[in-house]
Amino acid sequence: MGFEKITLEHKRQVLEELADIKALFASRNWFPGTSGNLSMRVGEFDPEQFYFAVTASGKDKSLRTPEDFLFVDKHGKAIETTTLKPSAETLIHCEIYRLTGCGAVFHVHTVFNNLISEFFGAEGSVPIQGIELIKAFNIWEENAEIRVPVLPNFADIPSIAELVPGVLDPKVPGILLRNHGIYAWGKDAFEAKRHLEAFEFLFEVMYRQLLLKGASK
Ligand SMILES: CSCCC(=O)C(=O)COP(=O)(O)O
Ligand SMILES: [Zn+2]
Repeated sequence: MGFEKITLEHKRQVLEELADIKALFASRNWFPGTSGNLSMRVGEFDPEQFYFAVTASGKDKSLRTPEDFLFVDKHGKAIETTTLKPSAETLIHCEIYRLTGCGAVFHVHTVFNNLISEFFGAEGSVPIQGIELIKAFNIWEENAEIRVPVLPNFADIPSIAELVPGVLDPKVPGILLRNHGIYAWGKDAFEAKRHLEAFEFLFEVMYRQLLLKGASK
């Protein structure tokens, strides 16, 4: 479906939902120093042609303004005339939509995702096992283990984006960038938020477990 066929009402709903999520995450200090970016697909997913709303680059994400988002195509190019620049990391969003057909992608920088990504960075993934909140990823088996991929934090975003297909695990809706932050996604904004919250909880548990294990009894 072409972008012009998508109803204005649907586009407005998407922008409103994104703005609400942005405000909520900002209240949790998940966008320090203008970091982070959010996106949500508009219209149906078609690998040949899809569109999404994405945060404009470099904005203070704790503010709500008429210039917070723009619509882009599957290449991350603005689909309407605008002075706004899409997030510098839009290509990573494009790649996640292309590979998963998901409905929303959220990227945040937090202390816990930075610490854990560095601690396990050389291994290339973060092993997480036996913690109840793994069920937030719809993984219900007992003592389940997941591995959250960690990619190098190249300054060149296309070089990061081209590594995404090689590490994306369909069971694990997230990828860490080392010493940078996490991308989490879901079939819609509700699911992407649940996944992101679960990742952040799991990283905090892991961080505290590592400290406890290092402590003497
Ligand atoms: C000051 S944060 C550095 C860039 C970054 O990692 C980020 O998430 C924000 O970039 P954007 O272009 O989306 O504002
Ligand atoms: Zn970032």
